[in-house]
Amino acid sequence: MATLRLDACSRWFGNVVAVNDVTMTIGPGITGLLGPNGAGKSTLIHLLAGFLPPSTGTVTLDEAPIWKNPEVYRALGIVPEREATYDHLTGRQLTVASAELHRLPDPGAAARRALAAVEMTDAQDRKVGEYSKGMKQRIKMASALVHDPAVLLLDEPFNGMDPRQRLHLIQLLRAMGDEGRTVLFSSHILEEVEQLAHQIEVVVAGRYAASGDYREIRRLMTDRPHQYTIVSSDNRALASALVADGSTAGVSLDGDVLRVQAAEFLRFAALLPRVARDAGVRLLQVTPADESLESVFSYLVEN
Ligand SMILES: Nc1ncnc2c1ncn2[C@@H]1O[C@H](COP(=O)(O)OP(=O)(O)OP(=O)(O)O)[C@@H](O)[C@H]1O
Repeated sequence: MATLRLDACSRWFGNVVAVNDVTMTIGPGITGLLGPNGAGKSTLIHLLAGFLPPSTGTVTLDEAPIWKNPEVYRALGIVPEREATYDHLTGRQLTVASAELHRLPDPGAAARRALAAVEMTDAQDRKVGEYSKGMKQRIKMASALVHDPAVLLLDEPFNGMDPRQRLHLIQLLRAMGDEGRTVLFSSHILEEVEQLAHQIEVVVAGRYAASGDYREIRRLMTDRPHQYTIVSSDNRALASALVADGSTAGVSLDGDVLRVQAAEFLRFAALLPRVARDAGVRLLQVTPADESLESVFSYLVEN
């Protein structure tokens, strides 16, 4: 089992503190590293990849320090954020070169396996410079997977991808997670993390902010009113009934929808159908407006 761990880890560049006293554990399966731009995600990935030493604290894989530890590097596959630069090589040449760097006994066979895993066999003889963004991402992944690492680290892998490419990458990463690899990917796009990762680690301004299942994190925030968007047969009547009932912290009409702030999540869920029935209003749609990472995120950033 491959478990990554940062322990009281900080990293600064001059007087910029990119990572500030972060402790986190990342085990097998898919984990999303979420944070706004400049939060320190790339620096965290570089620390875990062994590209950088921590200024203080420790970074380990299964308790072995990662920095300057070639034994550990063998277990790591890294998909960096920047685009592949060896545009004049073919996808296969690039993947074979990666296998050779790892001193694998049969670089050709290892490259074939990795190219098949990312479904790039058909395009392997084209030049990397001619690939689409999605293909470049996959060829970087083939290079990262060539030595069959237990850990895969990906820095903003979905950047610049169209929805089809994104879906393909999601499927690939799911397969990697199902195989029992420890997959960590960074993103500032909430949907991606929400779709792919059961486990999230949130960083804000270099600091650890939260971790866990995003819905659990949302539930922990019971002190914050939950918002709903409601469509009903008569929004105006429903708004008056809700205000009269006193079960909400705020009600507003917004075009065709009614926005409601419920003071208490469970109580409101139980009360709404009754209030609507008593007012003779039919509920057509009730959507929690903020049961998403977006709200977790803005909550964490605002506080
Ligand atoms: N090599 C470096 N030298 C100086 N400052 C750096 C260096 N690398 C990162 N930083 C700074 O550290 C902070 C965190 O940067 P980092 O790239 O880790 O964040 P990020 O969350 O990956 O952001 P983004 O999503 O924009 O890439 C930023 O203020 C950045 O300017």
